[in-house]
Amino acid sequence: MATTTFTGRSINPPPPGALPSLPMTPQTQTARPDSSALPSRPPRPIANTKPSLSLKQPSTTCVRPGAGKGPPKKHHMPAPPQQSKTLRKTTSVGAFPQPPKGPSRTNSNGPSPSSAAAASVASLPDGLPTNRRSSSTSLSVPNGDTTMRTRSASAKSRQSLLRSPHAMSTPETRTPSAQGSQSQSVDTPTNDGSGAHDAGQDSADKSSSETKGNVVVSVRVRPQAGTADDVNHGDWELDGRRGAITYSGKEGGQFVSDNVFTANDNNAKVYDSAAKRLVRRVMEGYHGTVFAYGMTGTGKTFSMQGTASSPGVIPLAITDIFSFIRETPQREFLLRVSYLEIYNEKINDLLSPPPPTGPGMQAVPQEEIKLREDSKRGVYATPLKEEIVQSPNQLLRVIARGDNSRRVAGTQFNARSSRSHAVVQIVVESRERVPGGSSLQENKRAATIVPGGVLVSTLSLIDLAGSERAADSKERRTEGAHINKSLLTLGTVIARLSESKGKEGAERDKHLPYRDSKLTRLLQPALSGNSLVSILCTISIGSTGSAANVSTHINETLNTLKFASRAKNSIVSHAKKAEEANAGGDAGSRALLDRYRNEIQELRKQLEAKTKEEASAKDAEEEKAREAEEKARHEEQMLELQLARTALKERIEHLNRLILSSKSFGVNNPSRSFSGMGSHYRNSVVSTNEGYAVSVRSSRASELTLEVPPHLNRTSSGGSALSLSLSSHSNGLVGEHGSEDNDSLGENGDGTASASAQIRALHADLADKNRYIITLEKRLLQARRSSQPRASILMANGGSDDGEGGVEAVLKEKDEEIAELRARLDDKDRMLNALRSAARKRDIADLKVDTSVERTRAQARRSAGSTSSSVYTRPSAAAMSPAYTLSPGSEKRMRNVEDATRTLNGMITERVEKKVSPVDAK
Ligand SMILES: Nc1ncnc2c1ncn2[C@@H]1O[C@H](COP(=O)(O)OP(=O)(O)OP(=O)(O)O)[C@@H](O)[C@H]1O
Repeated sequence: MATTTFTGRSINPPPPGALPSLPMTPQTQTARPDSSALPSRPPRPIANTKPSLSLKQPSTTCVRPGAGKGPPKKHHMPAPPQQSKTLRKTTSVGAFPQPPKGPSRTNSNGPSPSSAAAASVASLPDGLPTNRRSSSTSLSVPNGDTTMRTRSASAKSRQSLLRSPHAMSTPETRTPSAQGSQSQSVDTPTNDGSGAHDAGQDSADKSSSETKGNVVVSVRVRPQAGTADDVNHGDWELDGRRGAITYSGKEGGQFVSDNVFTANDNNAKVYDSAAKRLVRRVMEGYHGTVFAYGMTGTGKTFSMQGTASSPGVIPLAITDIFSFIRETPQREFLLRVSYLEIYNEKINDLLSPPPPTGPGMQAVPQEEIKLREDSKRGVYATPLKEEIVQSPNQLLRVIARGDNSRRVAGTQFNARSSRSHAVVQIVVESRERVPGGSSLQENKRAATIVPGGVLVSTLSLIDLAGSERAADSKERRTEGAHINKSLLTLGTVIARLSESKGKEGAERDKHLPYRDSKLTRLLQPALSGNSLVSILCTISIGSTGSAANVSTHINETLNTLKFASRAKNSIVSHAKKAEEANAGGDAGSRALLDRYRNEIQELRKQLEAKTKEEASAKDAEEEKAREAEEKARHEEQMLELQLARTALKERIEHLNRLILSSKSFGVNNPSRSFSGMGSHYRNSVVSTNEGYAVSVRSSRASELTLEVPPHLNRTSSGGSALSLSLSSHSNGLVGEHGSEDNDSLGENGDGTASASAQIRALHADLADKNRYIITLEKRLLQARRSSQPRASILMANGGSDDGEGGVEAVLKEKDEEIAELRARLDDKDRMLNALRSAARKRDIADLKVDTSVERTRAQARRSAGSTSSSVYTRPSAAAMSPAYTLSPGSEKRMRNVEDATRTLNGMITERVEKKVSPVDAK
């Protein structure tokens, strides 16, 4: 059999519509329970309007049901044109669940029987289901006076198929419900094993069931206050089991739909039977639209929103959406929601209402929300706020927020009548976590997700405003006019859909007045076949008041039932999985899932780069810290060196003083030798027993002056004094064979230096030595400084960067420095030797002085009266030798000098080695 497909809008999302607010209890009903989870409406004033109930029908003729009532009468609803043989063959029967027959069906809450299945109850209005006459799937149409409907053999076989136990599943179990029994009738089989199609179903079945179950029409009867028995209300008879409503009054007939919910059926039952399957299909990638249609006060909002104790279609769908996500770990989902209303033919964003204006406050003009259409998105409202939601509660809160902004007002029939059509749109994006991945473990391990393959489907949940004929207030009348106009257009579209069955896509849409109202424009994708559709028609079959009111009420109810029948017979759905065509991972993809994935990857890259930057900054910091530590250590060592240098210097000074004092033979008479010296020198000079004072100048070309002790001068005849001057050479040392009588007469011209000259000489000598020491220390420090950084660099580089050449260069340099330092030490040694030699020479000179004094004394004795005393006794050679001539005291002094020199040498050598050794070690 052929099916009519609509190719023009295959990927379009379903249309938006107007959404519900919580229904208010009518004046005679108990108050609607408030719900924390559900939105609450602000109180509305009850308008003093007179009821006007008739729902204008767009059609002008209809076939009056004739079951048991004789031949159907021609009514004013238009009879759809005769269908071509290929048109809508698969629509009606597939869409209407087949009623199970026989005793096995025990649960009245089970799936509603199909009007097509039950030939005996097929009392459809004339002119509505003409298409059903064709082939096995069509509903039979009342035919003339006697034949109400016909059924082909294939319809019988399908009926028997639908009588399976699966089809009998009850909605109360909240498992596959009445719709679940039709699961195989969804047009497009799923290819991912997500449950759309039973494997093993033969291709013939697939073909015949392509569009079955995509359109479900249900009728819900609102309970009447104070009426216990809702089954029999005067001329009305309800058969929930068969899904039949029979009116036996004027213009009566039997109306059969997929589901009939009586007053005993609660919202859960309604959801299970009318919407649950559709919601699950939306999660699998199909567009879905659920809308409630009916006269004012009949329970549209109650059915869509429900109450806290009896949640309606919207909260139950939300719960199901998240259950599905939980049950589908192999896919990842992203949900976003928008909420709009059409009020007086103007679209308002309920999630972004205009800021309140008050006295003195300037109204902020809001950008007008317009309807646009493109090939990818179909018809959509823009600009419209969309919120991403991650939990059922969050989604409910968002919707409750929108409900608070929705227009409601009191009417005679409903204290909280919805004055606008409200449309909740939940966009579901989903994608396989790991394409081809089979196990959950695998999925968990796989961190990367390839772009693309995103399914983007939309669930539209629409609470239409109720029709009303007249109102007292102008505002209500204006609202009513707009509401009625849009509902009239909807009815017209539904009626004409059947007329354009032979046409497809744009050609068909051309003949349909979708653009006559915003509501039909928004519903266009759903009505034209791109969406699964569930229509819940609400009626109230009890009425009170005047006869006119009762009559109007009945007319409205009949019109609603006719609308249900036409909708069921006219809408053909060829909904396909809506894969985002542009979901190739590019930034322009409409699928947020892709865009977010890209963003996540981009951010991950940035994060990695930042982490690297941080690591290198940390390394640099550590390097700095190491350097600072090194510097601190170096400073510490410098301080140590300084201290050591000071100690060394003091020691050297002390030893210098020691040397000077030990060689001063004339210090026995301190008053003579140091009379002119400062206290420092007086104190520091060590006096020997002999009390000689010696002034030594060891600088270049310095002069070493040995001053004859005063007591010698005193003893010498004629007060003559002996002054011995030793000249040193370029090395500043006193040569062993230096001239003894050169320039040695002294400043006083008597062979003795003046005290100030001695002091100057001492100062100069001391300064020379200090300079030498300082130079020596500087060299040591320089050697250390230059060696440390290089050594540390070598160490930091693990000695590998510069290779052995660098180390060798450093070692060579150090060797040179050591050699230089050793040379200097040798200089020092030589200097000390020279000093020692000078000291020896002084001793010799002292000895000579002693000898001449003796001679002088002997001459004096001879001249004093001895006989021919001209005999000169030459002192023996032994007596002239230094060993001989040095007194024991002199020897001791010499040893002291040598000891001091050794100590000094040892200290210097030790310091030098200490300073050199760390460098060597490095
Ligand atoms: N099946 C039901 N069971 C109990 N109460 C119901 C039922 N249907 C409707 N009601 C009550 O009837 C009143 C009107 O219902 P509701 O507001 O849902 O009507 P409506 O069709 O949305 O009206 P309108 O088109 O004016 O907005 C509410 O107080 C609601 O609680």
